[in-house]
Amino acid sequence: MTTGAWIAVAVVVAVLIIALAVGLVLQRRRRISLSSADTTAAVDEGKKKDRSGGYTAGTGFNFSQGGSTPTLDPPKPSPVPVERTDTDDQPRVGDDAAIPRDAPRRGITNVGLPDPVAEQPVDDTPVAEKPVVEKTVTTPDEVEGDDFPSAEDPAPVDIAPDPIATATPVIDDIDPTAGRLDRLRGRLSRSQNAVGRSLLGLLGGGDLDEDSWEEVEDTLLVADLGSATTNEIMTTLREQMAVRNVRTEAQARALLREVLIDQLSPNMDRAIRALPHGDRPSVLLVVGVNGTGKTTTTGKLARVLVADGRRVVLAAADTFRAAAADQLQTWAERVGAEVVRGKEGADPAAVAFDAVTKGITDGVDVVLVDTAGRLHTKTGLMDELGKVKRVIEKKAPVDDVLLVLDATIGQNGLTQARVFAQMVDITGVVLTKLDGTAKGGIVFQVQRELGVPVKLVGLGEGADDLAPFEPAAFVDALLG
Ligand SMILES: Nc1nc2c(ncn2[C@@H]2O[C@H](COP(=O)(O)OP(=O)(O)OP(=O)(O)O)[C@@H](O)[C@H]2O)c(=O)[nH]1
Repeated sequence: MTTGAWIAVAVVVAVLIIALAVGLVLQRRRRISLSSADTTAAVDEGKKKDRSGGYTAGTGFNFSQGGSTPTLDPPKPSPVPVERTDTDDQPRVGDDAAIPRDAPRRGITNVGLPDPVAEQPVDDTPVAEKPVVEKTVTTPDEVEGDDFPSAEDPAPVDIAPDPIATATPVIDDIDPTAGRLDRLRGRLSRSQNAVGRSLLGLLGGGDLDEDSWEEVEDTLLVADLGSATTNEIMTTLREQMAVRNVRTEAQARALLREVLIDQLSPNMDRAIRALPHGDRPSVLLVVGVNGTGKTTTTGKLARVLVADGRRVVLAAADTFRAAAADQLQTWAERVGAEVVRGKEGADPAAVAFDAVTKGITDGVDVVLVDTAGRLHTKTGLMDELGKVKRVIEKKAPVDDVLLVLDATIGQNGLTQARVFAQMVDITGVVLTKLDGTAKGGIVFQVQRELGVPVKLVGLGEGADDLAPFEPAAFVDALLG
């Protein structure tokens, strides 16, 4: 070889070495290495604070008076359309839920009753046959159009004697809300913790390369956070890890916690607008597809309110199934609330109207209206709900419209939420069955899409398995 050829070879080799070195430097820069430098500190912190991963809301239920302007964070824009991943074989609004509602149901048999007092005769009368709470409600014809009684008209309801005053009720002991929240510890963690642990494992597991970031993204998507929320979380995490020079597992954990809490808009007003007004009760409408847990949530909420010293009337405006009204009546009897119900197939708007009328006449604090999730005609449901709300408002404004969503159906809950939000102004969301799914990420999507806060979460079938939603506590439970 000539000298020139040797020089050419030397130059090529030199260039290759330089390129390799630059490549290595760039790769190292993109990779974030985490150390366990402050593990001891994290452990010390863990000793001070319970890290069992349980959902422990720091406060009890927060009630407010309706009518005030809620201080909501502005809904976050949704730059990327929310992706539907389960469009097949899922129930839609008006359809049956996953478990057909007419299938034999367990109801609320898990709610223990106190032993009957020996000297009192046990009342074996089936709930539906008890005369004391059966109401004669306004006929459906009266509700239609302008014939519906206005606020000035005499109340159309045949007010039965107050069952609480005339009968010896068998009322469950209602535990204080603080104790209840303690008992819910760990419920959420059983289903959700895997997601949080997996995220922390990825973020705190040493070198964070592109593959790790992809896994973080996949984990968020699988947990049903949706593509828009996931994208934002990913961008913020990557940026902030670099900006804050995150180098330890504890720092990564703290950043992840902060980003997740921020995505849950912690400043939204989550108070249940159940405080009475001077001359009338507060009115809450509970809506949602059948099987999501509306009746159960109404009963659980009634328990909390009664425990808070409130007088409560429940309106069984789910007249599609007689069993639904029976279920609500059972709840009412156990918690010490009153119930207004109509005959099967009665006009739900009439039942709701009569309940609010009774609530005003009797001077109660709260009227909770449980609505149907299904009607005889599928297309009629939304119209019917709108009508229920309009008719109630001939007597009193509706303070809170709580949309009950079943967390286990994931993305489809979002579709339901959109449809309901178009028909009635949803002011809060109750996410039920969070004890049975790892897909709690739907919390993020619902708030983002509707701009409406998740106010309550259902964490079991028991009477006390309802908790106020608190972003920080939720994220702590998620991260374990
Ligand atoms: N695991 C669990 N089950 C729940 C929760 N909330 C409700 N359920 C159960 O879900 C089922 C349906 O609840 P319901 O309250 O009857 O639902 P609904 O929306 O009123 O149904 P319809 O009356 O048909 O419209 C019942 O078996 C409840 O016990 C929850 O938070 N966790």
